[in-house]
Amino acid sequence: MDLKSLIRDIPDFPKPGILFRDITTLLRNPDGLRHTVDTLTQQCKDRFDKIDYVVGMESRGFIFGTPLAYQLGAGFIPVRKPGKLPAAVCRVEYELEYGVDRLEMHEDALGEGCRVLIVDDLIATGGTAAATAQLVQQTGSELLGFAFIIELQGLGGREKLPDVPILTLIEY
Ligand SMILES: O=P(O)(O)OC[C@H]1O[C@H](OP(=O)(O)OP(=O)(O)O)[C@H](O)[C@@H]1O
Ligand SMILES: Nc1ncnc2[nH]cnc12
Repeated sequence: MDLKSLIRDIPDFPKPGILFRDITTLLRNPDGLRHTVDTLTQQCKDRFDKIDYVVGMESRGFIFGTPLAYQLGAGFIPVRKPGKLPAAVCRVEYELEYGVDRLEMHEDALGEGCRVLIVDDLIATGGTAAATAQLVQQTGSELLGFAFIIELQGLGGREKLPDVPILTLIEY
C-alpha cells in the first residue's frame, strides 16, 4: 500500500518555509490507518524483544503509540507539553523545526529495568525524540529504540538520537 500518497503536503504551515506533512488524510482513510498501525506493529515485533512500555509524545505520538502498545501487549506512557500531567514530573527542554518547547513525563512512570520503545508520527530535527530519550534514560530504563511513521531526511534528526535502532515507514 502506498502510504505516502495518503499524506497531504501543506506549504508554509505553521510558518513560512515549512512544508507540513499532514497525516490527518492518512488517519481518515480506514485502510491507510489499519495498514500503518499493522505494519508498525509487525516491524516492531520483528526488531525488538519484550517491549514493556511504549512512550509517545503529545500529541501525534499518542495517535500511533497507543494502538501500537495495545497490539504489542505493552503499556503506554504519555510524554506531554508543560503543565498537563497531574502528578510529579521530570522535565526536559527541546528544539522544534519551528520553535522551542519543554516536555514532561510522570516521574514514577518508568524505572530501572523497564524496556522502552519511543514512538512518534514524525522525526524532523530530532529535538523532540532526543529530549524524550533523555527523559526515558534518566529513569534508568533501557531504551530499545525508536519508531516513526515519517522521517524528514536531511534535517539530521537521527544523528541527535542515541545509538539504538530506528524504524521508519515513510521517508522524504
Ligand atoms: O523532530 P522535531 O524537529 O522535534 O519535530 C518532530 C515533532 O514535531 C511534531 O510535533 P509538534 O511539536 O508540532 O506537536 P503536535 O504533535 O502536538 O502537533 C511531531 O509530531 C513531532 O513530535
Ligand atoms: N514538516 C513537518 N511536518 C509535519 N510535522 C512536523 N513536525 C516538525 N516538522 C514537521
